[in-house]
Amino acid sequence: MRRFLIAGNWKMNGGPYDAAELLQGLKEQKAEVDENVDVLVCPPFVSIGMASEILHDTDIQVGGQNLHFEENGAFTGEISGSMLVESGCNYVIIGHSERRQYFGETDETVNKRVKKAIEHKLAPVVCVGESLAQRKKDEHFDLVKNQVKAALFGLSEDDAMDVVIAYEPIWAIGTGETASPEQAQEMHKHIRDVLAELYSQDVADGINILYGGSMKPANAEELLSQPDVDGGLIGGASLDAGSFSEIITIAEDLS
Ligand SMILES: O=C[C@H](O)COP(=O)(O)O
Repeated sequence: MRRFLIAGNWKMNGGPYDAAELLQGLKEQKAEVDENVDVLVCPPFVSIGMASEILHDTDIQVGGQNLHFEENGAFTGEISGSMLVESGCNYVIIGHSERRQYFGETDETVNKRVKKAIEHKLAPVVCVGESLAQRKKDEHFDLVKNQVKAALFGLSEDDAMDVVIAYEPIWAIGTGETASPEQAQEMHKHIRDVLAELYSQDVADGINILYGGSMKPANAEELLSQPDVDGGLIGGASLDAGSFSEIITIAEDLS
């Protein structure tokens, strides 16, 4: 029996009004989800409260798209772990390639945020992945290995069990281009091997490794059928209640 996590990353889309409409649609289609599939939506910060309220009587969980590694203080524009918890989150995305690319996120700050998330019992969804140039230079396996090791640096085996890894080939994000199922499987297996080397095979087997990069209803089945693909981190298709529900149903059928 497989266990999947289907996570929607709304990115900078969906203020409270649009979020309410989208979530009502999702709730109508998928308020109840099979027990072997976890479902998560990560709206922008301003819509998290609304999402928690609308989804409180469903099987759909809520997460943040980032958190700061300090507890509180003079950090204009930042959000803390306790604020996310208070708003109803139990997951948080960390180190998305867009944060690394546009907002100066580094392996070191990713690691600090991961530790802070765990302190707050928020499951960190740690994003890793290579650019097209890095893949063409055949650097992708080493790069992803280093990103995983740096993100989990200093984490105990127990803490590592709460982590989710999302492999996002940057060249497949929002481009409509998708890694082939074979490319996804190859990298997911590599990540699992890195986790086994860092901890143990049991820990590695217990960590969900999600694929992110233009996952949609048309390609979800072949991606989720790969033995080491344990779910999806879905951008564009999570903004449509019908498409996101379809992907959840595909995961339910495969679980
Ligand atoms: O966080 C989600 C990923 O960046 C994938 O986004 P996408 O499904 O729009 O390609």
